[in-house]
Amino acid sequence: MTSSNAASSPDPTVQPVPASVVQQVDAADSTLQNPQRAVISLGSNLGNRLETLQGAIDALEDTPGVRVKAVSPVYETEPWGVEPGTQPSYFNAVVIVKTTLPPASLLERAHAIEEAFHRARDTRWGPRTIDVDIVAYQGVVSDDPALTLPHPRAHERAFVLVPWHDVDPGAEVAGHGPVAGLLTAVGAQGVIARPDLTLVLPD
Ligand SMILES: Nc1ncnc2c1ncn2[C@@H]1O[C@H](COP(=O)(O)OP(=O)(O)OP(=O)(O)O)[C@@H](O)[C@H]1O
Ligand SMILES: Nc1nc2c(c(=O)[nH]1)N=C(CO)CN2
Repeated sequence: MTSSNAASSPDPTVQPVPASVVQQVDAADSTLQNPQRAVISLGSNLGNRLETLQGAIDALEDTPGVRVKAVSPVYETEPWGVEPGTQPSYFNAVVIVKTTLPPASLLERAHAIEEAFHRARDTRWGPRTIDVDIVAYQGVVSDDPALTLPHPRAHERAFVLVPWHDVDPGAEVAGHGPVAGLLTAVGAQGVIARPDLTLVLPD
């Protein structure tokens, strides 16, 4: 797209397109042609945790403009950020997607999936049927509170780093360094592999 100038146009109904709009449209066009790689963390500690994680993966795959490329093993994890013994354990996993959706639309879809699984939002870090967090979106760095990228606490959460490292051992958290090194620093206590349980990459 190029900006047009009403003064030089023979048609007086043609309005000039502001440069900022041209930039946004160009950025959207380029994303449409180049799917971006995003890392999504899934967690569940209420209800049928495995079924819900698989349901969220299937819902991501059913999203126009999203393709699930990799699904990590399942881990049973101690609830992070709350008093020990106050919540059921979580099942956690990480998926890699390729997407033509911009970050804000991917977050909207994440929230829609949480709603579809009746996730309650009453308490910070409260128990939930499903949590869908955007851990990283390509190399985007943003401090927008509505969508902070990379996720502001991913680098200190073993329940994110362990499955992320499984699906992408060379991954880096922008501003924090390689996932492998972060994992060494944080440790994997409270993150137990569940090889008896598997999540399926949709066809
Ligand atoms: N990278 C991100 N992924 C998901 N939500 C984000 C992100 N950055 C900011 N948010 C915002 O955080 C808000 C709260 O998200 P949510 O309820 O999932 O938090 P939480 O899972 O309880 O805690 P945490 O953010 O520590 O994982 C969301 O409404 C969303 O706008
Ligand atoms: N083990 C574990 N703990 C958590 C999790 C989670 O997914 N797994 N999610 C939280 C809020 O996002 C808070 N604490």
